[in-house]
Amino acid sequence: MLHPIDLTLDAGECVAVLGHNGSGKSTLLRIAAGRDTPTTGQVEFDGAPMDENDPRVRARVAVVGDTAACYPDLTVREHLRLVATAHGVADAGEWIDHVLADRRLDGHADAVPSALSSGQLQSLLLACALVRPRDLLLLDEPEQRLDPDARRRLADLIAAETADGVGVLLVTHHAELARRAAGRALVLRDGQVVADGAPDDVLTADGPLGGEA
Ligand SMILES: Nc1ncnc2c1ncn2[C@@H]1O[C@H](COP(=O)(O)OP(=O)(O)OP(=O)(O)O)[C@@H](O)[C@H]1O
Repeated sequence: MLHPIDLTLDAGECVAVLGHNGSGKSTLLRIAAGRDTPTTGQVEFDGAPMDENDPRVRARVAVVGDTAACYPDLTVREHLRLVATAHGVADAGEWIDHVLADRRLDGHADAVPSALSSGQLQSLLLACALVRPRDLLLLDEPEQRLDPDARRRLADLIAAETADGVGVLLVTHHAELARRAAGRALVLRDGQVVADGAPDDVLTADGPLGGEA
């Protein structure tokens, strides 16, 4: 259960949400995405209620969830082409090449998901969000299964997103990623915000995450 949370995410801002297993991070992200309905209160996107089925929301909000959802018989490049085409991106070929290289997937462009490592699969999920237009990016533990280099590039990616004016809600277990990528960090415990502030102030050794921060 989540207690009431009042959170505004501005364009170009990254807010990180941290907390122990079961503290409510993914629940918050699903509610923010319009995927789950809160029992009280509401979520608005650009002044209107958030609804994941709303075409305006689908066109402008990219979600990278915590479960891999892929087509087993489509290659990496075909996934990206499919997403770009569905979102009306014309002549996406060069951009897809760029995203493939950026996520270190260029050597696996013709591989199907079952031939990827778990980290490469996670990179594919991220890549799918990058080949489509977006004003809001919702990330649920995007660092999962990524090696340290890929995690650093994830932080760079989020910085590039915010520099482009994209709002990013980042659910993460990785305090260093939050420090590098986010301007604000919330810590949840039992569905309640127990800390909220600049990552360097919140994610300290004597903060709510203790030695994990
Ligand atoms: N589909 C569901 N139905 C009922 N309860 C759920 C469901 N999903 C999560 N919960 C419960 O809601 C609480 C918050 O879960 P949530 O997945 O948001 O935590 P989390 O902070 O994202 O955890 P983790 O770090 O393990 O991913 C937990 O007590 C969990 O058992």
